[in-house]
Order: sequence, then structure tokens, then C-alpha cells
Amino acid sequence: MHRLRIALAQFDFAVGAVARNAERIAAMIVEARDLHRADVVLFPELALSGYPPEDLLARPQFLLDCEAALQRIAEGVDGIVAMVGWPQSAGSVVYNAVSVLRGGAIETTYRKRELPNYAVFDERRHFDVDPDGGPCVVEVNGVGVGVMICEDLWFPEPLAQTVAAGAQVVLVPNASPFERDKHAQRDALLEARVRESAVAVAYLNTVGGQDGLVFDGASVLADAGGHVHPAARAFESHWLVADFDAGSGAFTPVAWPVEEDEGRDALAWRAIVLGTRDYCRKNGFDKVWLGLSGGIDSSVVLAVAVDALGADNVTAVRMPSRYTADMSNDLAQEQCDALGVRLLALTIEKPFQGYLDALADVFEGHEADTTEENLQSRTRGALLMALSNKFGGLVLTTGNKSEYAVGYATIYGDMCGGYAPIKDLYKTEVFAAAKWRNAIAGAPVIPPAVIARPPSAELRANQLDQDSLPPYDVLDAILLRHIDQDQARDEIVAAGFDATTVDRVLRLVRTSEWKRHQAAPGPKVSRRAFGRERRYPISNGYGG
Ligand SMILES: Nc1ncnc2c1ncn2[C@@H]1O[C@H](COP(=O)(O)OP(=O)(O)OC[C@H]2O[C@@H]([n+]3cccc(C(=O)O)c3)[C@H](O)[C@@H]2O)[C@@H](O)[C@H]1O
Ligand SMILES: Nc1ncnc2c1ncn2[C@@H]1O[C@H](COP(=O)(O)OP(=O)(O)OP(=O)(O)O)[C@@H](O)[C@H]1O
Ligand SMILES: NC(=O)CC[C@H](N)C(=O)O
Repeated sequence: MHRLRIALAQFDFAVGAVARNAERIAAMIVEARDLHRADVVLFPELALSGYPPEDLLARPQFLLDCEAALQRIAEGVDGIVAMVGWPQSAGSVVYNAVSVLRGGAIETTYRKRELPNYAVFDERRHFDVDPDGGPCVVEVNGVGVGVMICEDLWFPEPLAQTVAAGAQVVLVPNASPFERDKHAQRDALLEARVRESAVAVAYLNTVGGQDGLVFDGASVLADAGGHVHPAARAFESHWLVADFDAGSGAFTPVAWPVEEDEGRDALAWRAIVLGTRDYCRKNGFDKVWLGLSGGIDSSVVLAVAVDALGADNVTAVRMPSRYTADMSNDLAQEQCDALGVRLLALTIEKPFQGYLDALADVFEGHEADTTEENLQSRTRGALLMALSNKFGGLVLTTGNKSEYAVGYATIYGDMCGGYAPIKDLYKTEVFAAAKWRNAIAGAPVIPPAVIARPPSAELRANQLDQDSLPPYDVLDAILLRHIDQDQARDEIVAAGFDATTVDRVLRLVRTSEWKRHQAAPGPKVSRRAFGRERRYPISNGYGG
């Protein structure tokens, strides 16, 4: 018999929850065998520990717990072959491993050969490559089944060696975080690898939000002949089942919900929603609070929060000051009515005046400036945190990537909060996201007037963002080149941007590094997100 049924577990395995993950994996192995009639079941990269376990891997007891849990899982495996990812310690080193479990025992263990150590990845900090390690191929139903791990596929040699060792189909567990255009990148990678090696590949990606990362799933099958099947539905947990025919080298999907919307805005929105939902869920919050101003940022964050948690779990707080336009209050009300969200109104006038009174003597003779502006912002932050303290629930903070880039936000003010859903969207992308979200809704979820009005912090009379910053289309274009594409100052100027503006923007980016170090985490959707992917020194003498 040269047919094989493969079950891929596109599920979320929580980081650090070893005992819980082990129980689920053991139950899923039984489910794959009894419900899906699978011959082989594959789990994502490091499913047992969750990905990325980071410095949990430096704790000897954590590694011992993983080993004991894997042993327990193995003992229960019967009538199916299971491939489970876990961190394997061997003396003083740790391997990113997949064990093949069969007949109640660990049959063999594969150790990852290519350890990613760029962008968000730190694998060389935690793992070693086994100098004696090689490919891993086992026989199931007379079919040579190879296994490799994630980054291994991004290089030609591991796959070529696995094929040379007798693999007719190669299973690849992944923990590949979402970023815009990653789907196309993965499809192209699979096409290239299959063209080189003429072997069928089943690519399983984990799914779920983990702090600043969102794993999108979107698992894929590629036939030996080069055909890449449509990706599985992204950002959702599924069993994915397919039959592999060793004669033709082709897969026939049996249960494979297919992704239907590969649009850039659609994927980014869903990444942000899942990131927000999972951050709340994994940290014990079922409710969120946010300050709703009638501006675009908080309006988009409200729509994200409702998509992530449901309207009943979201409370918006309107906190007008003497500078808040009536239109702002009306638009906040209009959006909450449309979404069915509870809206609290807390005026900040009294506490703000209280601060001014308290400082009056000390500030005597000094002109009002950003100090007073920031006090309003901090008053709002204090009120939101008080609501969170008293009633539970997490405060969502509303800053976008343009603001974080240039420090256009008040530390301990509008930056206060536990999670920042739109942190990795430039302001121009926030507008695009709002338009996309409205376009797929029957009625607008973000009032069109919010999208149409010019951005304003409303911290002094007649204030507009554009008084302090270059127009957002110019600012974002410079930031994209500088941050996401690492372009030098002269390159950006040579591309046609005004030199004085470029210098100012780059200086603001440099001098606001400290704010980003204190900022809440938020989901990565771009090629270069702030946080673990861009680790700049705060005290930094490099001007270029
Ligand atoms: N390197 C460094 N390391 C550690 N701390 C540093 C620091 N440099 C300054 N600081 C500290 O930071 C303070 C300045 O930062 P910060 O207090 O944030 O104040 P700052 O950055 O001066 O002002 C906030 C800006 O955000 C704008 N904005 C835009 C949109 C919305 C909102 C809003 O609030 O709703 C605000 C607002 O118009 C203003 O331009 C300094 O007084 C100093 O204490
Ligand atoms: N009147 C207000 N009521 C409640 N929250 C407010 C108010 N004004 C500001 N905030 C909070 O402070 C945040 C920062 O203000 P900011 O002006 O940067 O964002 P925005 O108003 O949502 O969008 P825009 O910048 O386009 O006006 C808001 O997103 C909101 O959470
Ligand atoms: N976990 C990994 O090895 C991930 C690395 C890989 N290049 C990706 O993002 O898909």
C-alpha cells in the first residue's frame, strides 16, 4: 500500500503551558487516528513548549518538564505515527527537535539544522545545531516520510538530503509569524524547493497570537509535480487532512478549509484581531477599555476590539476636555451606537484643573506649552487605568506606527495601556484599514466622518497633527524607507524628499527610541515592526 493519510494540527499551543499542551497533543493524536483515520499526525514546530519559548529554555526544570511530557505522550501512541515538536536538551545544549512517536515509544528524533537568527528570531541564543545531525526519514505504509523544521526549508540542502535519504514526502512543521506578503513568499519558496527536489511537501504552520507575533496558520501542500495547493484558511485553528499517493507524488485534500481572501488589508486586519484576542485570552482578560476620541486611531482600535472580543466585552470611554470638538463627542457616540458598545462619559476638566491648580505656584511666570497638553493626556490615562483597576479588563492603547516612530504620543498619557493593536500600522495604513473594514461591513463600523476629518490630538485650541508633523503621506513614505527598508538619509533625499524634512524625521525617530522601549506590545504585521525586530540603543551617538 503506497497511500498515506496525513493529519496536520493547525492549532495554537500556548507558550510555556507544557502540561496542558501535552494533554491536548495526546488527545489530538487519538483524534487523528480515530476520527480522521490518519496514518501520520504532524504538530507544529515546538508544539510542546509553544513558540517562541524564549528564555524559558534557559531553565533546566523547563527542559526536564518538556522531556517528561514528551515521554508520556509517546507512551500513549498506538496505531498511528505522531511527529511532535519540542525543545530537546542533551547535556549542556538544547536542540529544536521533532520526535517521531510510534508503538508507545520515541522512535527517532530530528534536530533542526538551520536556526533563524534574524528579524524576530533568536534561535541561536537558545539552540544548537547537532554537528552529527542529518536528515530524518521513517517508513509509514511503505512510504518514505521525511521531516524537517521550518527554516530548514528556506535552504536547498536539508530538503535535498532528506530526499537522498529516501523521502517521498516531506513534512515540515513551522512557527512562521505573519507579515504582509508572507503568504506569497511561502508559496514561492515551496514552488522553488519542489522544483529543485521533485518531492511532495506538507507545510504546517502554527496559529495564534503570542505577544508581538501572530502566527497565521495558512498551511500548504505542494505536490512532487510542482502544484502548490491553496493555503488553509488563515488565523483559524483547524484539523487539516490530506491523502498522499506515493505513486503520483500528489496530495488529495480530504478536510482542507481554503483561504478565500488573500488581500493585504484583509490579512493584516485579521492578524491584528487575532493578536488582540489572543493577548487578552492568554493573559486572563475577557474585557477591554479604551479612550474613544472621535479620531481615526481610537475608532479603528474600537472596531478591532469588537471583532476580537465582541461588543459586550468592550467599553469605550469618552473623556472630553475644554478643547474637544462637539463633533468628536458625536462621532464617538455614533460609532458606539452602530457597534452596540457601551460608552462611558468622564469629563477630564476637573482633574485637569486640579493639576493646574496644584502646579500653579511652581509654574507661575511660565507660558503654557506641551506640559499642559500632556497633563490632559495623562489625566485620561489615569482614568482608564482606574477603570481597569476597579473593574478588571485591559486598557487598549491606540498609538499607530507613525506616532511611535517619531514619539508623537505622551508617555504615561495616551501611551498607557497593556496592548497596542495598531502599533504596526502607519497612519496612512490606519486609514486604509478603516476603509477596508467599512467596505466589508453592511453599514460602516467606523463613521465615514471620522475617516474624512483631519487628525488632531485636541490638546489645545485648533490643534492639527499637521502643525507638528509633515503630512502623513510624506512622513509615512520617509518612515517606510528608513525603518522598514533601512535606507540611509542620502538615499531617501535622492529619492526626492526634502532634505530638511528627512533630517527632522530621522532625528525624531532617533530621539524617541526611549519611548518605544516603554511602549506596550502590539501585533507585527509589517516587514519591520518595532520591538524585538528593531533593537536600537536608546543612548545612541550614531546620527546617520
Ligand atoms: N531619552 C530619554 N529617556 C527617558 N526619558 C526621556 C528621554 N527624553 C525625554 N524623556 C522624558 O520624556 C519627557 C517628554 O516626553 P512626553 O512627556 O511624552 O512629552 P513630549 O514628547 O514632549 O510631548 C508629547 C507629544 O505627543 C503629542 N501627541 C500627539 C497625539 C496625541 C497625544 C496625546 O497625548 O493624546 C500627544 C503631543 O502633541 C506632543 O507633541 C521629558 O520631559 C522627559 O521626562
Ligand atoms: N476626548 C477624548 N476622549 C477619550 N479619549 C481620548 C480623547 N482625546 C484623546 N483620547 C485618547 O487619546 C488617544 C490619542 O489621541 P490621538 O489624537 O492621537 O488619536 P485619535 O484621536 O484616535 O486619532 P487622530 O490622531 O486621528 O485624531 C486617542 O486615540 C484616545 O484613546
Ligand atoms: N521558526 C522558524 O524557523 C521561522 C523562520 C522562517 N524563515 C519563517 O518565518 O517562516
